[in-house]
Formats: sequence, C-alpha cells, structure tokens
Amino acid sequence: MSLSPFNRVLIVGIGLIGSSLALALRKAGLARQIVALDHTPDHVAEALSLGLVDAAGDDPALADGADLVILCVPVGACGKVAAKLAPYLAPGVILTDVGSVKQAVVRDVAPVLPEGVQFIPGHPISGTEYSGPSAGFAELFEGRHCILTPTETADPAAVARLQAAWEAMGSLVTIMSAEHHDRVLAITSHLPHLIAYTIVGTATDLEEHMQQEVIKYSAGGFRDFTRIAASDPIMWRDVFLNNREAVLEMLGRLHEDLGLLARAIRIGDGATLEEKFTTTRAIRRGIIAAKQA
Ligand SMILES: NC(=O)c1ccc[n+]([C@@H]2O[C@H](COP(=O)([O-])OP(=O)(O)OC[C@H]3O[C@@H](n4cnc5c(N)ncnc54)[C@H](O)[C@@H]3O)[C@@H](O)[C@H]2O)c1
Ligand SMILES: O=C(O)C(=O)C[C@]1(C(=O)O)C=C[C@@H](O)C=C1
Repeated sequence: MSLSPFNRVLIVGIGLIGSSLALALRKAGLARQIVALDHTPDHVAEALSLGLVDAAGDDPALADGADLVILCVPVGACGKVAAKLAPYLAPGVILTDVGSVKQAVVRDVAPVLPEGVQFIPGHPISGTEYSGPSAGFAELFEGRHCILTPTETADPAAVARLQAAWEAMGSLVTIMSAEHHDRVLAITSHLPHLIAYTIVGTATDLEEHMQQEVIKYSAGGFRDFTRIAASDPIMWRDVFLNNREAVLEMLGRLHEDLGLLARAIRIGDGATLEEKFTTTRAIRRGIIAAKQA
C-alpha cells in the first residue's frame, strides 16, 4: 500500500530499539516529526545530542498530537507508561509496542487505553546485546521478521498502515495471535537466553583457577553464549516474569531432552548421540539455506 508519513511519532523509551526505530523511520521517510519520552535523563540528553529526535523529555504530554505511539520500554513497564499517556491519546491514534512478550503487554495496556485508540501490539525479531540510545542503527530491522498480534477488534486499516510502515523499514511482517507468539518465542528466543545466562553463570561459579581458564579459552562456543548473556538484565527479567507459563513449559521439555542425552552418555549410547547431533546439524543448515534463498 502507498504510505503517507505519520505527522508526529512518539517513541517511549529511546534505548536500542527506540533509537533504531527513530533512525529507520526517518530513513524511510515515515515521520514528519519524531519525539521521545524516556525516564532516564542521560538517555534524553543523548537522544537530543545524537539528533535522533526533534524533542525529548519525561513529560507524557509529549503524546499530544501524536498519530503513532510506539512503546519501546521493558515489557513490565508498558502498562504503567500507557496509563500515563492515556489522557493525551486522541481517538484514531495507533499505539503499538515492540515488547518481546505479547499476552502480558495486551493484559496490561489494553484496559488503560481510552476508546478509539488503535492498539496493535508488535515485536521486531531483531536486536543485539547492547542497550541505550547510542546502540541504535537504522538497518536493525532490514530483512528481519516483525510479528504483529492485533485483536479481532483492531481496525484493519490501522493494522495495514502499521504493517506497511514496518515493511518500509525492511521487515517481513507476520500476523499471529499473542498466545501463539509467546509459545514460539519462548523456545526460539527466551529459552536460549535463559540457557546462556545459566551456562555463563555456572562457568564463572567454578573454582578460582578454573575461572581463569574459562576466560583464557573462551574463543569458541562459550564466547557465543557470553554475547547473549550480556543482554540487558532488566529487559530479560521482565521477559521471564511475563512469559512464565510458556517458558516453564519449554524448560520442562528441555529438561526431559537433557535427561535423555545424559543417559545416552552414561550408558555409552553413541548411536543416540550421533542421531541427535545429525538432526540438529540439518536444522542449522536449513536455517542458513532459508536465509540465503
Ligand atoms: N534488545 C533486543 O534485542 C530487543 C529486540 C526486540 C524487542 N525488544 C524489546 O524492546 C523493548 C526495549 O528494549 P531495548 O533493548 O531497546 O532496551 P533499552 O534498555 O536499550 O531501552 C529501554 C529504554 O526505556 C527507558 N525506560 C524504561 N522504563 C521506562 C519508563 N517506565 N518510562 C520511560 N522510559 C523508560 C530506558 O531509560 C531506556 O532508555 C523491550 O520491551 C524488549 O523486550 C528488545
Ligand atoms: O540478536 C540478539 O542479540 C537477540 O537476542 C535478538 C532477539 C532474539 O532472541 O532473537 C532478542 C530478543 C528479542 O525480543 C528479539 C530478538
């Protein structure tokens, strides 16, 4: 669809994702004016000095006149932030978010919004282990998936406009239910982060001389885990607290599978190990092939 720019976009939380959105929206010509609300004074100052936005502060009145509002705060903060903005949201405004969990955001945000606000939850499946306004870059969403989870009551025209905006920033948009999103992301994103946090924690909890060796030899697999385990602690605290059920379900399955592998190692069942590792190698190669296609 042809897309007219938004008049005033409010980005709430000008960290990694918020600043990347400010840059990507500008690059794609999607906003006449971009303003940011953030409760960290240093981030407000940084966003202004980097020229990411036209105005910034910690005043919910920044939402006045906005036709697109994007919540880019940790998922546990979305409800409180939406409640503060509510008095300034005009009917017809599109309010979306980028949170890594969707059902909890819908639960917390939907009830506090005034009638007429078009609430369309979203989640770009792209990020890094860095945080804050200086971590953002305009290309973050290019060639990456973005999931939207509108409810049945959402205005199809508003959903189409938001979808077109993400596509103009280079994303591949999929629409699904919030519940399905949370189960899929529990296994593809949340569990891998939990494993990374655990393995890095376990390794650094070893005896002193072993810790030195962990640092010295962390060139291969372990190093990849340390990158993921460097991700923002508040963001990930909120992800796990707000996608409890799905994460615990996937963790249960992981425990079962680990148990089977532990048994195969204990009884010297090489065939089981080889079969498992052959299957997972094929999965990795399939992912790479799909990316290149
Ligand atoms: N980092 C990723 O890889 C990634 C990817 C996709 C989606 N997300 C989601 O994007 C959201 C933001 O993540 P990020 O990586 O940009 O985090 P970030 O820490 O880089 O930025 C968050 C910003 O929100 C501000 N903030 C926090 N609470 C606030 C509040 N109550 N009021 C006003 N400002 C507040 C912080 O000061 C900070 O500037 C999260 O919901 C996260 O789940 C993150
Ligand atoms: O690339 C990374 O560093 C990420 O962890 C990005 C990642 C992911 O798990 O894929 C992390 C959280 C988001 O909600 C979406 C994307």
